[in-house]
Amino acid sequence: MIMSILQFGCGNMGGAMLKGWLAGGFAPQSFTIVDPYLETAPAGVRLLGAAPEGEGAFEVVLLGFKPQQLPDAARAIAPSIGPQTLLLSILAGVDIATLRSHFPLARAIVRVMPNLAAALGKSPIALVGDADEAARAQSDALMAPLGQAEWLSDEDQMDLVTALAGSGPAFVYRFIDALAQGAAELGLPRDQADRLALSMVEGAAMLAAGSDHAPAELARRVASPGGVTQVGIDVLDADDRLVSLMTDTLRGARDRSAEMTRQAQAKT
Ligand SMILES: NC(=O)C1=CN([C@@H]2O[C@H](COP(=O)(O)OP(=O)(O)OC[C@H]3O[C@@H](n4cnc5c(N)ncnc54)[C@H](OP(=O)(O)O)[C@@H]3O)[C@@H](O)[C@H]2O)C=CC1
Ligand SMILES: O=C(O)[C@@H]1CCC=N1
Repeated sequence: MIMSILQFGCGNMGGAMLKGWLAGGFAPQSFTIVDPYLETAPAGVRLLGAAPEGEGAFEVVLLGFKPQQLPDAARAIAPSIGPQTLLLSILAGVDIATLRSHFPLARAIVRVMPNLAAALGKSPIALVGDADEAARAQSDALMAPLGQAEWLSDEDQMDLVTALAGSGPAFVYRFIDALAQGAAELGLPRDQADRLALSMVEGAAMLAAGSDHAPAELARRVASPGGVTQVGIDVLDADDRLVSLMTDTLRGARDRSAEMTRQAQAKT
């Protein structure tokens, strides 16, 4: 699949996607990266400090900078977007109507919500778009090397999905850190607690990903009746503590995404 892909912003998330695409066999020559911060790009990838001029529209344009940078960036990006362009946006809290108002010519606009595991081809990827069948198929093909793509039936779900799939790694990292902090509090050397907590989560996630059983059932299988694990699970379950904490965490992040959406709408 040879395409001209123009990517604006190659920081944490854009960089992870580029890594995933190159690892997945996409030709480096397909990519033009625009990023004022980046000093080098992977071999074969064209790197520009500002939007290309006089090159016309690209087949695929990816917006990968911070949502707040859109109003200033839009004018320079617009000439690269034409009636043949599939516009992909990973900007959290910027809806399709807002993107359409900045880029009215785009053939199709698809919001993409990945996470940093795209670099390993292990990201959940939520998609929602103003896109016909062909644009959806093209988006699916582009996402295939990055992880598991799922189309949302309603754009309103994007705020919650951003919290779950996009922000989610941060919550898991905090969980790992909290486990290690707890173990250190109870007497283990901190560096050893860090190593054990991380390798435990890595193995548990791999087992769950390869299992036919749901995570709740897998937890039941670890807990021997009258044994050690059940006492810990009872602490997590008391007053629905863990579920309440996760629900509040997602609610807060979801509501911030919705607030950012309103702020971006106000700046069109
Ligand atoms: N980080 C994550 O895990 C996830 C992030 N996202 C989304 O990804 C986007 C990027 O986030 P993240 O990678 O963390 O941010 P970063 O700040 O790491 O990367 C953004 C990059 O874009 C550059 N940039 C700024 N303005 C422009 C421009 N006009 N044209 C081209 N490049 C530009 C920035 O340069 P400079 O530093 O000079 O401004 C920076 O290098 C956000 O919209 C976020 O909502 C989505 C899912 C997960
Ligand atoms: O924190 C953020 O706004 C972005 C969206 C998901 C992950 N990072």
